[in-house]
Amino acid sequence: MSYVEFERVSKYFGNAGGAPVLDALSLGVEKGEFVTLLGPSGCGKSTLLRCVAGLTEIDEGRVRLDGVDLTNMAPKKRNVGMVFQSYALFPNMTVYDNVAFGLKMKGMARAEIERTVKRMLEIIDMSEKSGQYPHRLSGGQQQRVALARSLAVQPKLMMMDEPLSALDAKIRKMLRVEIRRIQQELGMTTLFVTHDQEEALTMSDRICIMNQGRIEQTGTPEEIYARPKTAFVARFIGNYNVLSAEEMAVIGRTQSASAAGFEPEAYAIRPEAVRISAADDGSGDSPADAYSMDGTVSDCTSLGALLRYTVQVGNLSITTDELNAPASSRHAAGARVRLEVDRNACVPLQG
Ligand SMILES: Nc1ncnc2c1ncn2[C@@H]1O[C@H](COP(=O)(O)OP(=O)(O)OP(=O)(O)O)[C@@H](O)[C@H]1O
Repeated sequence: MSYVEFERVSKYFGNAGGAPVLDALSLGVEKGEFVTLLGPSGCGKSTLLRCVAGLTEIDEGRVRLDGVDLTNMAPKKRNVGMVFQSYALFPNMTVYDNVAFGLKMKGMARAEIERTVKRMLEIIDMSEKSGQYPHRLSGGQQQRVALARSLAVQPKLMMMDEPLSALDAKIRKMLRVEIRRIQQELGMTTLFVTHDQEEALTMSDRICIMNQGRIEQTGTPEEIYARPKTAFVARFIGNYNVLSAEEMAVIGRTQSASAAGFEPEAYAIRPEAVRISAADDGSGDSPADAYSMDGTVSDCTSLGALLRYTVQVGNLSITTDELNAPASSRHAAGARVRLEVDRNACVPLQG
């Protein structure tokens, strides 16, 4: 049994017979693991965390933590910590008192509180701000204090609901690294919610892609990124081109050649796996292990380090990325181009 165990958890809000917000969701999280729930707005990520914390009751199924059934336990007794998007610090308390708050509530001896708070402030690198009030701190600093306050009581499970969303991009990236460092240093089992794929890919041991109250795929960041199983995951996790089996026929793939062990409903092709060249550059035939197709550039956008082309191939619209190049060597809108993609770069999808 896993350290955290979701067993067919369902939640229905409001109208009976309506679609469940959590739909018989099962998931195991191991001790010390950093697991991210990633999915579009409204797919049930926050609801799942709230069910663990006891802020929302579940309708069916069970949640266990370290072998203990939390399902009907009072929220206070669950021994879980939670950090939200809004920092929710006590405005009339100093940083020190904010972090000490939960320890005082637990009745911890004063000397031990001091020791613990000091250590927490060191961990979040805020020792010198101990006497400050929250309004004197930046958003990133406030969020670090919120994290320290939750960690201080040593919860068995740490849950974070979009903790970085309210911060600007630079601070967000710094805090990603910091949260991951602290989590690893303390071996803290963590459930993290985000709808930002980059955040999920850079921070997690494992990512669960959620869709309409279910988990569509779980895997390491590498697995999710390189081997999406469904069209939903392929579209959500990157800018994959998703081509149906019929569309693959247009670019030359025959139906019989499936090596996936199942007959794929569609294929995912990463934009950087598609090579683009001028249609008439005379470079000859494509290699046998690649598909090739001719098309017309409909758009070329600079993404900084990358150029993103949209190319029309018949009715298909294919996206390709290549390293940015001087304007003179770009393929302009309207240009005829040849696209090439290696066969093994076409990831078969189950649905
Ligand atoms: N208390 C509630 N009463 C009724 N419906 C609710 C309640 N809480 C959440 N919902 C609905 O449940 C669905 C899932 O909400 P939830 O907040 O879990 O999604 P989310 O994946 O965290 O989305 P976001 O990324 O936007 O926060 C939404 O359709 C939401 O409107």
